[in-house]
Amino acid sequence: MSPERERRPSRPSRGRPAPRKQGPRRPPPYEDPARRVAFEVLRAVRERDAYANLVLPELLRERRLDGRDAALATELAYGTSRAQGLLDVVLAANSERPLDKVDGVVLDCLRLGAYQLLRTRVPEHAAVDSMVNLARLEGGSHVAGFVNAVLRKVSEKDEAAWLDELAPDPETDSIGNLALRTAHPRWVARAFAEALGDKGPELKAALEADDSRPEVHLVARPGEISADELAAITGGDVAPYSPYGVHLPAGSGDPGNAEPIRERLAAVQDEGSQLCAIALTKAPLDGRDERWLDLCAGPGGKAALLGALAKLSGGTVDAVEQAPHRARLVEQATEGLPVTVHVGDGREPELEPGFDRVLVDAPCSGLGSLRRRPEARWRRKPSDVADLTKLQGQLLASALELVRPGGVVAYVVCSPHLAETEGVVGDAARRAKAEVLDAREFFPGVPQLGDGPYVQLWPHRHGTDAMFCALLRRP
Ligand SMILES: C[S@@+](CC[C@H](N)C(=O)[O-])C[C@H]1O[C@@H](n2cnc3c(N)ncnc32)[C@H](O)[C@@H]1O
Repeated sequence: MSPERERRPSRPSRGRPAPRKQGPRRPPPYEDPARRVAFEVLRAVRERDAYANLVLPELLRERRLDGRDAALATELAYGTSRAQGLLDVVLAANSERPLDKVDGVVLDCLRLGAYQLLRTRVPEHAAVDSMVNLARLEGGSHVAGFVNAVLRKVSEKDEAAWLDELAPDPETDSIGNLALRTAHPRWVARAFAEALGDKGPELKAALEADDSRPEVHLVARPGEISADELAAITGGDVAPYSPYGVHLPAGSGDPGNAEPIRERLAAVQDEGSQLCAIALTKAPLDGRDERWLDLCAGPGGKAALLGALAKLSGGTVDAVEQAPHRARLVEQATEGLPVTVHVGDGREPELEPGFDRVLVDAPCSGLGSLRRRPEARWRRKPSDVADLTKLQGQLLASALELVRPGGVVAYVVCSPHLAETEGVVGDAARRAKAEVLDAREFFPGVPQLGDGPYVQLWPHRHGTDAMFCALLRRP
């Protein structure tokens, strides 16, 4: 169990106000760099829609935090972002002011404090006092009193007791109950339930796995370094399914510092992503097999894996990416490989058709990688899915025109949402009269793949992101 998910034993209910110190007192200067960094991450996410996993490493570098301070800042920033909806329910039950009337900076302090109280072993006085001090510095003494009062009330019970009191009745609303207990929006929990066909134990397992800190996965670039060598150098374990994968334990620090990554012999890539790219290369083809296309390539993880495999077999990869800055990332990721990067729209990429294999790793809701993007679950909206499915369908239709007759298209999304997965593929396959292959055959050794023909990976079953992969052959 990661420290972040360790629960403290129940506190006895005290129901008394915070003890007041005697005499005049001046706020001490705020000398808590880890909490300061966590607070700034939350503020950047809230105020400018920043990504926690991009802001945090920058701040850690800038403030020169490492070791225990960096670990605490990471746990508080990511854990609080991930649990935001759950924390807000508990805070709302203990605040006389509705949360939407609370100033954003004060709300960040409340959330950080509630996270420490409910989901870490940070002692109560440290959790409350640190946030009261921070609130005083950021908002003045009147808000410090408010933060103190709310957090003292929150501290009267532990997470389990608050959930028993506040979560919907599991008998009448099992999805709502599980959603709150695992800090997921209800619509995301419902999407998982629909994809799993289960509202009970398996949904619970899926949501719990999605509410924990994931292991970092690395990919060993084929032809440059083996997974065994990479595991030995990084201290990780060879992955169970991908022949190129290595797993690092959760909290192993910044993998970017590992030498094989600095030397571009390896990269960070979820094992599920590796398996989907590999599956595209394994589906059998009659005739030529040397021109591959990645239609949505940025930032280049799968393009680099496909490029390394193409180099070994004497093929080439064209990689299309609409966003110029992401196309530059693809160029960097594929340097030295037989990959040509094009900035363009995958729906009309102006490339000579007739590719042997095409990957459509379509832009998606990302509901399958919520573990790795702490704030994403609270930012995404159900309406995003409708906009995305239209684009996904158009990109898949384009791929089916760009591939040669007999060639194979892999449609991949990092989401289990049925509209983005089976819905998009069913429609596109029907329109193009494409043959749907049984993708399970090309995920050898991977258990629990259901009835096919599609593959849906899951964190609780496979330890990967919830990647979806369909393989289609053009007639
Ligand atoms: C899921 S990501 C691809 C991840 C990538 N395959 C990897 O493994 O690193 C989807 C990408 O598609 C790009 N994109 C969005 N709309 C596009 C379009 N119409 N044509 C091409 N690329 C597009 C996005 O900018 C984003 O970089």
